Amino acid sequence: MRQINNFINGEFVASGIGKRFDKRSPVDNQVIASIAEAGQAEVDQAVSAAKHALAGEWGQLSTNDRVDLLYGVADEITRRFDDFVAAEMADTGQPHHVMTHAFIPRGAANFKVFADIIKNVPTESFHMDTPDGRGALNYGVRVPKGVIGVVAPWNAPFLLMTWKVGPALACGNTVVVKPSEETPLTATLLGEVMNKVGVPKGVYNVINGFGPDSAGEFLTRHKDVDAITFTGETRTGSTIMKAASDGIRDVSFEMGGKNAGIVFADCDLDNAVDGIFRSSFLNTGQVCLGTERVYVERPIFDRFVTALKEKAEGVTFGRPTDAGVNYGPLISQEHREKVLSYYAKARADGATIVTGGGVPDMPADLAEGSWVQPTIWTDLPESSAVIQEEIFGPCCHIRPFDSEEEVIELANASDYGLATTIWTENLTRAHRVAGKVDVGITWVNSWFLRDLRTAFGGAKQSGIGREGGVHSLEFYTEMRNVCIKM
Ligand SMILES: NC(=O)c1ccc[n+]([C@@H]2O[C@H](COP(=O)([O-])OP(=O)(O)OC[C@H]3O[C@@H](n4cnc5c(N)ncnc54)[C@H](O)[C@@H]3O)[C@@H](O)[C@H]2O)c1
Ligand SMILES: O=C/C=C/C=C(\O)C(=O)O
Repeated sequence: MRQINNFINGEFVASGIGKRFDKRSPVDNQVIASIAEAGQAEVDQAVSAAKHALAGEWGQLSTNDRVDLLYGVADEITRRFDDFVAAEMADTGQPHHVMTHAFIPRGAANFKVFADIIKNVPTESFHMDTPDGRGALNYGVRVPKGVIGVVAPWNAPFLLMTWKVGPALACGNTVVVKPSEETPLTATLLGEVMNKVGVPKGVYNVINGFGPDSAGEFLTRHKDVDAITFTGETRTGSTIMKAASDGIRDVSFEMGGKNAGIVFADCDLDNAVDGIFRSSFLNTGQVCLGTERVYVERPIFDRFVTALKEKAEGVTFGRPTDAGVNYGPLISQEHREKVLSYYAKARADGATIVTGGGVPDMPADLAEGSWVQPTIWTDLPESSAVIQEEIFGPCCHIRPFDSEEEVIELANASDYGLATTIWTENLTRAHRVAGKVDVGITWVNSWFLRDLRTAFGGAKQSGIGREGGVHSLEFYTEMRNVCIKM
């Protein structure tokens, strides 16, 4: 049984409150690790270590030396690639291919891309005229914000945690990371990497535990945390925002979505079906950018539904490393109950169940896992909770539409505004529609194609702020101005 401890000031630390919690495999619900729960004392120690590191060696490093260390972290992650793949498969139960091709490679990338940006990004300078004719020079200086609280989710734990830690460290901050209680393993492994590479103690810290009245809340309420970056459910973001306001801390929130896929009749149908299949069922539908609402132009509606049904029914369930497995379980029994409750709501609201809607028959050794069938519905009213609320599972509803104006209205009728995909061979129309959908990210004839230099974040209830490229610097640094009279 793996014993997972907190990582504070370069040391693995047990729970000061003597509490540990079990990590269960999503595949068969067996306990695979025992996790030390950080109490207030451990959170205080972690924040204090992060604060002292700022004043110590880390804070004195030149940008180039800091960047060299981050490149070292990326290289060590790559060297231990298989360890990170194994840890994340144990945590999430997701297939090997999903780890090796979608999620784990982003760990090293999230450090490299921001190491490169911080080395090359300009600041600003202005010359101003003055009445005496001698003028003045203004110049901007970026400085680290300080101790960053990182609160991460369970659906792509390593990708999403390093998506925050990479830029935070590149900008000279220190971090205290609170991974999800569901997926603690890769954040702990990264602690080993930090020590191996020689990142000064206290720069990277990990506290394990839960949200309310546990490590998450202790971190987001801590007076010495200078900013909070959070990825998770919208309602959790609302709670954290209240905590952050006690002490006035900046926040960056990447939250829920109820993303629309818009499929026009002139699309490349095979590409559109493949793209919607991936965006609805990758990671068992547990991707914030995924598609749970599909709108298909009427002339191809029946063909599209038939083709997506065939792909959904062709998945192979099983353990992450079993040959041919391309479909895993949900993260936990609790989340499975949530997803199944929406499967029941769909039936109650009169959905036509095109495929799925229940629990697959699994072999005895997997029967206790958090498995659900990939599911497709049609014929629901837009007012159904299935259409309005984030399910975060392997399911989507498909509805026909007859005009561009109609589908834009349908797509925008959501409290969320994270992502949209548009499938059409008419790029003039793609540009036009992309300009009218109220989301942070729109993909055309593609999905989850990520250039890490671009602005990433959600509108409406899907987020606050943008990260990615220089946008991350706006959150992870303070820009100061110096004015020199000539
Ligand atoms: N927009 C994005 O980029 C993005 C990316 C991934 C996931 N998500 C969203 O995340 C959600 C799934 O992740 P989840 O179930 O882990 O989300 P969650 O909100 O339940 O938990 C996220 C993290 O917040 C912590 N937390 C919970 N309550 C807290 C509190 N009161 N104070 C401090 N910390 C607290 C949890 O322990 C966990 O570490 C989905 O809604 C998904 O859409 C969004
Ligand atoms: O589940 C949501 C995945 C979000 C992905 C990113 O934040 C990213 O690609 O940077």
